Amino acid sequence: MDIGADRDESHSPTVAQVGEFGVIDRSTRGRIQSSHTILGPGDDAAVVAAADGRVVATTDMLVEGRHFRLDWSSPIDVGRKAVAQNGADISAMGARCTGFLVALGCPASTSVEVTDGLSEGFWREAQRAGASIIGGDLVQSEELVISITALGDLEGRPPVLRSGARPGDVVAVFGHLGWSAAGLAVLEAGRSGHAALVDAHRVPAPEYEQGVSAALAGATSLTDVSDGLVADLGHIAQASSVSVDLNSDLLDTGSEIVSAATDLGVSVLSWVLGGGEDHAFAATFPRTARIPDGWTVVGHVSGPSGAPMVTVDGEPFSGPAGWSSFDGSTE
Ligand SMILES: Nc1ncnc2c1ncn2[C@@H]1O[C@H](COP(=O)(O)OP(=O)(O)O)[C@@H](O)[C@H]1O
Ligand SMILES: Cc1ncc(C[n+]2csc(CCOP(=O)(O)OP(=O)(O)O)c2C)c(N)n1
Ligand SMILES: [Mg+2]
Ligand SMILES: [Mg+2]
Ligand SMILES: [Mg+2]
Repeated sequence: MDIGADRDESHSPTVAQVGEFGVIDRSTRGRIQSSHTILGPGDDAAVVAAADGRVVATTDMLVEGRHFRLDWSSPIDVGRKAVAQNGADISAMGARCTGFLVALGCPASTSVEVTDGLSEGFWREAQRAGASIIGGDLVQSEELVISITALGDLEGRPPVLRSGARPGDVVAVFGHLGWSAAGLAVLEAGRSGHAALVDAHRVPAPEYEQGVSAALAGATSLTDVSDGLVADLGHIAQASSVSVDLNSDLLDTGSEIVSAATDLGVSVLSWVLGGGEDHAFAATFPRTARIPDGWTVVGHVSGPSGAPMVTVDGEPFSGPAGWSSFDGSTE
């Protein structure tokens, strides 16, 4: 689909002018469904193969101003992020994505350039995850809101839960940590440069395959990092009734994030430990497991001496643990 056709927004029609079915047609015409889809968009519901007999399902939404800004991210970026955030949750169960449903609310005055860009982003990321957009909904609303439902297949494996971590396990992570928070800080400060971090903020790039790799390697618990490493490991600690201790020397910060931290006068560890939206993966593995390639061991699991908690170098983490939806900022 040529989303460049109506590039000049002033010449693009609005969603109201094209109409509900016009917008839906623009987002579905010419798209090729993945092999998981038995029946794609167009009827009252889609039909997806569930070879496993069980379906993994999750949903997450993005709200303009709260989760993204269109002066900071393109519609394609936002579409990709919306799908990535959901696909990462499917991977974090040890499953493979089989389909995505996209529900969109937008003002009548929204340019179809925006809805076309979003659709392109939805599709690009769904294909990266090995699946496609199988259906959705489109309604008028006061602000741009995107709600995505992702489906997945466990391919015969047990789901990898948050509740399976055991004392003696090691904690390992895959993917950049803190990059998205650093990129957001760069945008908020109105700075230029730090392109890799800003890109990571605009479009998280979960390696969907890693959820399956962790499951096959015997991960005892697994999550994606959406709120922040300490916050998300906190969910594992709670669910598993264990404590998790991170070794800050083992957390790979990387030169990009160190230079942004110096530039903005921020502590690198506050981003690495408390930054959300990376959609990296964190897992626990038995000490004897062969940790999959590309994963880094960053800590270990112990029995809780008091309440389950996450510590850093043996101490309770003093910084913000991560994002929380109703306090306006971080936990
Ligand atoms: N409104 C809701 N009704 C039922 N379950 C919900 C609701 N909101 C969140 N949950 C469930 O709470 C759990 C935690 O949600 P969340 O923190 O959003 O997870 P994630 O960070 O993986 O997206 C998930 O299992 C989710 O399905
Ligand atoms: C404009 C803007 N402000 C702030 C943020 C920061 N931010 C928004 S949501 C979020 C964390 C994750 O969001 P949530 O809705 O909790 O997703 P989930 O954990 O359900 O995947 C962060 C760090 C942002 N992405 N964009
Ligand atoms: Mg969620
Ligand atoms: Mg998650
Ligand atoms: Mg959250």
